[in-house]
Amino acid sequence: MYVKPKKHLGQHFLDDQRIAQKIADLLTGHDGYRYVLEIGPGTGVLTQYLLPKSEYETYVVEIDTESVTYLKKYFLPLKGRIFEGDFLTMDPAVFTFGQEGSEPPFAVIGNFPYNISSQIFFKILEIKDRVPEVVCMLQREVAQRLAAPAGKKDYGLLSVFLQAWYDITYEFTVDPDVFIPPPKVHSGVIRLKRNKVTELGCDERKFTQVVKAGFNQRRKTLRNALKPLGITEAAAASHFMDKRAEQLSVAEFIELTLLMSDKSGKAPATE
Ligand SMILES: C[S@@+](CC[C@H](N)C(=O)[O-])C[C@H]1O[C@@H](n2cnc3c(N)ncnc32)[C@H](O)[C@@H]1O
Repeated sequence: MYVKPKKHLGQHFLDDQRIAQKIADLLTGHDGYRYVLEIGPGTGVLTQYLLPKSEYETYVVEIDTESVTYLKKYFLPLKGRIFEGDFLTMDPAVFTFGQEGSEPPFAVIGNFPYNISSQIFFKILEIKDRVPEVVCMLQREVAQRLAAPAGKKDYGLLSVFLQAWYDITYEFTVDPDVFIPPPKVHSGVIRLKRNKVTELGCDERKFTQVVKAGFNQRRKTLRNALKPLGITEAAAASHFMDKRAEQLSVAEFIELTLLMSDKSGKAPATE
């Protein structure tokens, strides 16, 4: 049986066993989880290295019916462990892993469909307290962006949102010619480990607004980019106003959010 790669599902099948094993081995497997969810297993090149691990039980979520048929035929240990459908629209409450009535933590792994990798991360952020670790391959530029520190030109909106909750490391680059069919771009593998932060220390909705507005007009100073939100006097008097969003670390965005939430309208005392 052969699964025909479908472009609209971002199907580029990895055809290098050594790289597949290297990606699978990046999961530490001992970080407070017993379950691993692979997003987009396709024909199971990563799955084959996950299933034998004793540290965790592997489940998969796959949208492509043809791949699901293939997995059911050739990966018998996956019986009862395949979520068929679109990860993006699935209610995370279905990920009970046989523990009905509970929502256990789980790690995420996958060679993500590149066209929806950002959406996958926004979805993971919704359940970040259940996901202590993520290992994934995605377009190299996106992988680099997510791991980029403040001040780098590829540091962006999703870098801030993810780095608020995860420590991110760029692991290695993968050439296009190890895929069938080869994608037009290089790929990058990253690992995310949940940090110890349980609360940002500022209003999270406001934080989201401030970061979004800042990066919406990333070439402008924050004084201009944040105008649509209404800049408080406290924020206006701060040193952040002459900076651009890409220059602010997560901690500085939190500080700025607190200033932008200041209802007193007074500028902070200066020395
Ligand atoms: C880049 S391929 C990787 C396949 C395989 N893991 C490999 O490395 O060869 C992406 C996989 O994600 C699946 N996929 C695409 N969109 C999806 C979605 N919304 N939910 C779940 N799986 C999806 C595709 O069908 C495909 O199998």
